[in-house]
Amino acid sequence: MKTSIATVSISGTLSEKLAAVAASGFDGVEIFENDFLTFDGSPAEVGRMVRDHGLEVTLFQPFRDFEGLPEPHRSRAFDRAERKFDVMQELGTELMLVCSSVSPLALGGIDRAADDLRELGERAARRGLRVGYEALAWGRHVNDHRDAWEIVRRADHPNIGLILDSFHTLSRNIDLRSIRSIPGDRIFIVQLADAPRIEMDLLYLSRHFRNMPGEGDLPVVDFMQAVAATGYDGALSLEIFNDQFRGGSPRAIAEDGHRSLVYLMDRVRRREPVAKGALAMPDRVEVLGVEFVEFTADRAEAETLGSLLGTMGFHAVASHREKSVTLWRQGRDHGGVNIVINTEQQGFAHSSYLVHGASAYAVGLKVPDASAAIERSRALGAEIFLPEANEGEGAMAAIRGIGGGLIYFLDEADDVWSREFVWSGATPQGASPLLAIDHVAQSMQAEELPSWLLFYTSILDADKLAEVDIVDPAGLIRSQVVENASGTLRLTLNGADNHRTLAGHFIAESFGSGVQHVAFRTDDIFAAADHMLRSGFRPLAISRNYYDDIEVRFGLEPDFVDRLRDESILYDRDEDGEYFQIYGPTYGEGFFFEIVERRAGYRGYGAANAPFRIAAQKRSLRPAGMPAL
Ligand SMILES: O=C(O)c1ccc(O)c(O)c1
Ligand SMILES: [Mg+2]
Repeated sequence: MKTSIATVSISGTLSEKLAAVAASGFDGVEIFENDFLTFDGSPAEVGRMVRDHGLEVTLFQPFRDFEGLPEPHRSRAFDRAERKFDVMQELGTELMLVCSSVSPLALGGIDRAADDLRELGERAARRGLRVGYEALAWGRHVNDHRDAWEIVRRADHPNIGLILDSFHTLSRNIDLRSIRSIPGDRIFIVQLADAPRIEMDLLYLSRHFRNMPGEGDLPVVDFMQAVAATGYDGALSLEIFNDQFRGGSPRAIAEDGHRSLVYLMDRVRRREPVAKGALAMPDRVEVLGVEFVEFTADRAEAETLGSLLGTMGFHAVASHREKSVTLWRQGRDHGGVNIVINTEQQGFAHSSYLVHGASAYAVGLKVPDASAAIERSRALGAEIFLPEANEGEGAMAAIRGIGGGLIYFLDEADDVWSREFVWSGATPQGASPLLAIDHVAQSMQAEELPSWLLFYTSILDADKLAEVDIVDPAGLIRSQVVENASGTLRLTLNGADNHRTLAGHFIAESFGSGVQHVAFRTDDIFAAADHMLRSGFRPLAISRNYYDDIEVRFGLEPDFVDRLRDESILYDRDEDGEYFQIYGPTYGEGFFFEIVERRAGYRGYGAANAPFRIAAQKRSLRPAGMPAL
């Protein structure tokens, strides 16, 4: 599989773009004409720059408003084409994209367009060049790849072929079976892009909101499966017009792009055996559970955190054999709830502390095969974090995740707690209110959201749900869930638009994205609340107005609502069941714990309650007399 990306997809100067594209593992670039026109150097210099980066020019594009013109416009269009052929020869590329005309002067007719392309093919052939024809979804006469293919077929010239672009085909819901019958060698290049499913003018959607395959809602895998069935084995080229990407980091966007192509072909390969050149890699990683969340803290903060954990039924049960690391646990010996506090003065945890302050910098996922998990992560371009040499046999490997934090993979069969920890001996007595880690919530800048969604869903066997907008008094939070079918992995990703929201404040004050809350699951919220209250837990106080509202909204019994109010429990319901939530006090710059109960298959996360809990948290974060965040 040859990978390519259009220069229009990323930000920066041409040389910054090329450096980012090359460093991210692409084989080639489409030179988008504007990137060349704005560059202060000759086409030959651009060609040399591309090749110096170890890349090839896969396509020169776009050439617009060519076909179907009456004279004298027709002759002028051919003159224009000849000038661009000069540029291409100097640049060192042999393929040009002609997109279907949007000109009001253009006349319709398949044969007229075919005749024009045949003549263009003749002229291209004289110079050893080729031309691909692409139907824009908003083309004046041609806006469907089936018509574009019919034109190419009738042009009947070896130097004229078809260009397919997933956006144009999928945004118009064109039947993908029509691709399977096209001979693969008549497709000159395939452009790939995804997009969100939003009702919008297609030109506007295409020019501003395209995103990487897997980041949007279009069935790009189905599209690519149909392409693979034709035997096509040319370049797969990303062409992503996206305002946020244009303002983003060239390297980060290019890396996401490369990951999206590798993952796309991994999915296609599993469905369509003829798919050529896809990288073989282990299956998406099945997550059996969140085995632990690890905090980094200094001694004093570790004490505060420990007391908070104590009020929720945790006990310090073990210490690491060599490091200043404590395991806090409740529940069964194997499969209880584990929180680790790391107060090492050196190593990664400490560096993380120096950057972010006290924070949940690592999450441990239990998986059937940790080395397969690392292998898949590596194939998808994740940064691998290998244990230091002195950590010995069996030390866990991790990958770098959001905000530079770690995601450890733990073999199902491995008991890290016996192997690496010294147990205090005294098994805590009494009931433990919490059963498991229900979900882990990570906050980030809104523009990072698509990138991390792709990261998680490509590596882990989990899928994203639809985006939910959560109203914070200071702005919008874009919230999106990544979860697996069995519910053993639930992540909520919250993208903040500005730093005055609770999530935005957290990111700004802790110098980067990270885990902002951890939710524990109980099977009896009222018993858990009583237990915790007796241990000194101080739940987040929720406004009385909220309880008046849910009483009528859900038709709840007044006695039941009184009980919820007395214990500061939030309530939600969906078609399946009920949900109960208690929030703890905020810690540090807005980190918090949550306790939830899911009754009868409730699958959500209480999004309807988020504005009330955010308002309450902001009240509690704000010292008396201080202005609102
Ligand atoms: O938006 C456009 O004009 C445009 C140009 C070239 C393409 O390949 C394309 O898909 C869109
Ligand atoms: Mg295109």
